[in-house]
Amino acid sequence: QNTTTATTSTTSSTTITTEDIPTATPSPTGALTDLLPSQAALPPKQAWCPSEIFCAGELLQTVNIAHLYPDDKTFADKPTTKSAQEVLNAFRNISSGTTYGQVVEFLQEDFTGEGQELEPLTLANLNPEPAFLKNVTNPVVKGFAQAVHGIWTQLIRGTNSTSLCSGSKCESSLIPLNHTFVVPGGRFREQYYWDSFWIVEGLLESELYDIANATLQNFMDELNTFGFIPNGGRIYYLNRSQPPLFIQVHRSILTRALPLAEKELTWWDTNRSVSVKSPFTNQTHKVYHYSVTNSAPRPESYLTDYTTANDPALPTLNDTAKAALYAELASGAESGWDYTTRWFSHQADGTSLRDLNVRNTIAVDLNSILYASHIALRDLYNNTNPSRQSAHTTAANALREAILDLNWDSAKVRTIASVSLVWDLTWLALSSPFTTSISLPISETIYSLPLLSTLTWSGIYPKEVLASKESAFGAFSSIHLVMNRYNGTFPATFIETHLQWDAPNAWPPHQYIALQALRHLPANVSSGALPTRPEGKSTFALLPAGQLGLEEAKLPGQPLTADRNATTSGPDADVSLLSGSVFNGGNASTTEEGWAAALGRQLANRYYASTLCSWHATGGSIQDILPRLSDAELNVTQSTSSFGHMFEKFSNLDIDSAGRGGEYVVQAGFGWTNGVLLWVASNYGNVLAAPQCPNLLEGVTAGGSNTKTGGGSENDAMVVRTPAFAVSIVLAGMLSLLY
Ligand SMILES: OC[C@H]1O[C@H](O[C@H]2O[C@H](CO)[C@@H](O)[C@H](O)[C@H]2O)[C@H](O)[C@@H](O)[C@@H]1O
Repeated sequence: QNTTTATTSTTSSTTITTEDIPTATPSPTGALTDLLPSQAALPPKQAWCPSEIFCAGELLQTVNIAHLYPDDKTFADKPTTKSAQEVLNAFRNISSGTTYGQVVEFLQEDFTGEGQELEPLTLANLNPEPAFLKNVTNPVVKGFAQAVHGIWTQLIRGTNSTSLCSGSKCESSLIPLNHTFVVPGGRFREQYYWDSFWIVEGLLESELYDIANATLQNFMDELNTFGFIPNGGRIYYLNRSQPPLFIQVHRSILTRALPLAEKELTWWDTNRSVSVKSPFTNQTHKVYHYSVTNSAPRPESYLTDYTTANDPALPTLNDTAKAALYAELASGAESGWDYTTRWFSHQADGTSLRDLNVRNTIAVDLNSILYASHIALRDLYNNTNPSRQSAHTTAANALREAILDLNWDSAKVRTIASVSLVWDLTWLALSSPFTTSISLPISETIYSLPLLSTLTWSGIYPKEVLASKESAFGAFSSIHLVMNRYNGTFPATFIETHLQWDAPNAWPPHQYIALQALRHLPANVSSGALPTRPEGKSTFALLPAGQLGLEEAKLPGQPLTADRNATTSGPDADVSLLSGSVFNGGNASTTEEGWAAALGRQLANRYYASTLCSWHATGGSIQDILPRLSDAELNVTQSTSSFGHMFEKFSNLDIDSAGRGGEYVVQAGFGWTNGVLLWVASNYGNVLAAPQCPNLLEGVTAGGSNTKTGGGSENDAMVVRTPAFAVSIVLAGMLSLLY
């Protein structure tokens, strides 16, 4: 990796330092004199993405086929050093009979470092002692919150006007923003839509009100310019949005935001609504789906998508089928859950991304968020505009009715994650957007507690949840199961796949949503102690029958040692259950604690433990409170030169490693992880305890390789440290450009 030279200047409120933005060096997979492999036909030009350099076209495909960078997004984020015309002319000179060497030379001559159009801004006005820290009692917990609060300084960005491509000087994929913003980190060099919801939650705790406001001002500028908020701040995201959470964070900037919030809802209504007929009630509902118009590989994941479509080991796809697949891949990205078994057509086996069925799926989370948006707008009008208030009330009621009809399983007290519009792949022949009513055979259900949580967080409480304490607990009982059965925090689903939004991955936004859902349960159903498991059984027995759609023995196993998992049933399956609480579940509050508060405390502590222990295991330390691990220990995670990673996702199987899987290596930084952590510290500070992190040296073999961690557990809740852990840490370290 090369590093750019540093330049520093100071403004009234910020010190601007443009340094340490590393640039990936091309690393060809073939000899420089070798010809590139032959290519499939080009996909059609995408009208929404006209750049001949960064959007689907000959140049992008050729550079990707050369596969010079491990991550497809690297090239898509590199500004040119010359005018677009000069770059295209240079490319035309090499484009027939191209060798790897020619592409390497072309990139070195005509492109600069990825992300150079952005500049890191160092905050000069960060309050080292924000008020929320007073809520945190334990010194280790407090010290960590303070350290994470300080990480904002490394994630603040502005558009670098000096190296911005203006006029015809050069070309870049960046959507320039007028205001400061916070990036997730690593390969995510630009502002992201739904990530920013949790980033703003954290910024508010950190009293960085101006940055929170600036983030939202950028979104409002985008709504003005594009009519919607793109997935992220690059032109290759201009055909899709992300879960629409803008309306939930804008209350402080009402005057400008209200008409723009209306504009955003209109965009979803015009572009993402579909009329469906319920197979249960025969009622026709207007609902929303993720559905992107796209018939080419995503530029930021070009080679990945191209390979999915052209994989010689799979049946050949014709152009129509390829176009449909590319639309599915982009729609999955719009959902924020890219990717998960939840989006698969369960007609097929659901093992390849070719089986995605996103556009035909009624996603309960999207519809719940839009319900909450209508409610928020209804309230925000505050009697100033009765006709808009009434329109939003009507829309919210209709959506609530649709969700409860289509996505709620009253018998098993669960949400139906995804309802398929059709069972087979006839969607290939359907036009988009759908205009007709389609009967809804119900797909196999994928249980996901984050989705039930989104439903109730959005303010929709099915009557079965509110019927009694027992039934409300039943709805959330899988949190109880996870706290007792696994060492880590709450996974997206219980289905283990290679996809990043499935088990074992546990995501910060989901922990926040589940905690919010528990906090907002009405007092009459959330009081009373946590139920105890029946004699001789595990906590699985407390779940409503059939709720997970999986037998107990099919749940992911919790590793105990290198070659042994915990038992799959019976009391011993609850490896983290201690007498009266769970391991790393925090301090029970001294006052009477209801079951929902107890689960909230445990989940908050487990999230805290996951972030703190993985940060500590990768070099994090707190002066005078938490010493840095020894080099021998850090060697186990190959972090001797790191200072602590905040990962984008975690594992539900242990508390000191990142998640895994997906189409890019796990990233560190990380915006929403830090945002949720600060929110948890502020809201659970009095019940958070210092976690007992596993001993990294336990289980290290004579040859230096690690086999397990654990330690600190009173009940043998030790976890295997898989080689994937070390690999992901190393790659994260390499790619996390901020650390
Ligand atoms: O480049 C692949 C995909 O990466 C993004 O998705 C993932 O990261 C985002 C930023 O943290 C997050 O919002 C999303 O939920 C993750 O799955 C991007 O958003 C995708 O559009 C992109 O194709």
